[in-house]
Amino acid sequence: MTAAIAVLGGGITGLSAAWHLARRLPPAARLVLVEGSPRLGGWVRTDRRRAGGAEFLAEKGPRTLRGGDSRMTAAVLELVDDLDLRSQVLAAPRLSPAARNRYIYYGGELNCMPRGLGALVTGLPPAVKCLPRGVWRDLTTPKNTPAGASDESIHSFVSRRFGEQVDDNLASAVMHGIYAADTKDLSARALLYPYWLADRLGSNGVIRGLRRVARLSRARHAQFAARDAEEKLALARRRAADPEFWDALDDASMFSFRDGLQALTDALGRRLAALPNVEVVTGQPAAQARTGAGGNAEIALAGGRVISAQHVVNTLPLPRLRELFAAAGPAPLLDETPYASVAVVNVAFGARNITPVDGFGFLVPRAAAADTAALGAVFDSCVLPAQDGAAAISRLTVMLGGARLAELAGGADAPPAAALEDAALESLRTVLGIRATPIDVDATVQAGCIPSYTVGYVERLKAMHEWVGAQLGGRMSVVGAAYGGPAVPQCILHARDLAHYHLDLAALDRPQRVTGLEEIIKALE
Ligand SMILES: C=Cc1c2[nH]c(c1C)Cc1[nH]c(c(CCC(=O)O)c1C)Cc1[nH]c(c(C)c1CCC(=O)O)Cc1[nH]c(c(C)c1C=C)C2
Repeated sequence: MTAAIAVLGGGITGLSAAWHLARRLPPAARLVLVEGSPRLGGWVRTDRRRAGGAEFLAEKGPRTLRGGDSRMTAAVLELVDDLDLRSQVLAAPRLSPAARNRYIYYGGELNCMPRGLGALVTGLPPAVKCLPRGVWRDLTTPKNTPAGASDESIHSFVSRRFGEQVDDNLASAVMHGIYAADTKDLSARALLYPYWLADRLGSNGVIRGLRRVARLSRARHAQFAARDAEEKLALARRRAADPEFWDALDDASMFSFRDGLQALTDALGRRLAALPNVEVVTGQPAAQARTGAGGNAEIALAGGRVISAQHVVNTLPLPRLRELFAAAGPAPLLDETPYASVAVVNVAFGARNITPVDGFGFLVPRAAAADTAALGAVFDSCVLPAQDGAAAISRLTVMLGGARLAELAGGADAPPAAALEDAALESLRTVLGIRATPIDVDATVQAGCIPSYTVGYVERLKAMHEWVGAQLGGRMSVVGAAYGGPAVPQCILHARDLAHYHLDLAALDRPQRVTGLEEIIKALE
């Protein structure tokens, strides 16, 4: 029997797309979700570990979700509410040390990022001293936008307008913490779009140009007024049902769950499997996608089963998507997007407050890359202490990546666990002065976990829109970390938007010709 929708990929994007689609499909319409591995959840993974008489969590991928009043956060909270997970949410309030204190390791010390202009009076830490100079430079340097180039690296953009030190000390650190990649490779147009545009539009630098960008963005946003109003009303209804929860979340800088972020993907998997119109297939990778008899899409699984569907929502990472369409023509985004690998080393100590400072963690900028192997570390116990329950422990996660990961691997596919653990402990010694012996150290290499939005990304995304539109007779959409942002809330929002606004679920008998990339591209043009 032909399914209405086949969702490919059982990570956070596929699960949330399936959830929103299944609940909006006409009653008799079936949805099949296909995950190649035996486990749902993708990069979201929370392990439970025992050591030193304590039991504790070890997050192996993303661990917190951003609070605030954005559409992204609203989409996540809507899901939390749908799944009855409200009572499991743990939040870090805006005034908590984790929300207020973020550090950059520079000049052999931890530099706390300033929280406002007051820092100009109290004194800026060494890493940040370049920032006021950078602002002055932008305000006084005549327009120097490269003629004819439709993109440039973040390193080139930041250095050109604010000075190289701002990139070496600050921008490179922030991008390490999000993309685990070098600003010399990453696209300014894709990742710093308002600033990139301000530089193009303004005649006198980025800062002056930002006012014009804000005006443009307000005008652009006006077209979504009806959608915004509808969403605000829906949120107000949810708030009325449990005001205490929503009020508490208003004050959250970030949040997760008592049992870690995997509580979200576990709940999605459970609830989807219980829906009468949904079939969840695990452990059977999709091997080929083609157009079948009657024009519907066909997905051939590695085990031999063929799934026929009126529409395919493809959430697979780009290299997997290419395997599925091995014979299809070139698509630069598919063929040229590198993926960053991150070694996640979870370390637990048998005492509370092991770090010399309270905060979210530290990031290592390019300027300090020679001093330690890590890209950064998160002070997990400080971010969400309630996740530790009564256990008198400190959990930290050290992240290693980029060239240093390759060096540690010494030519092998991945470095040995012992080398990663040693490098992580070295980093904790060097940066935080922690010499205590941990009760537990556990290293995991997340190979190819974050797509790199490299220079030229937007042009490749546009070409991808054409390519996707040409596959399966217009019966495929794509959504996920490679398009429009890799953050968990971005993936959830884009999956929800596809189900909610872009696909016409009552008319799946005809090709939808919706690639899922339309709104993302418009926002970058
Ligand atoms: C496995 C390591 C990851 C690194 N980056 C990401 C992962 C999964 C993805 C990522 N991290 C952040 C964002 C932005 C989130 C947002 O804006 O909503 C994304 C897409 C920010 C972030 N960075 C770190 C943490 C704990 C967070 C919060 C979100 C999350 O839990 O992932 C720390 C950190 N992440 C990485 C490194 C090297 C690092 C260093 C301390 C790589």
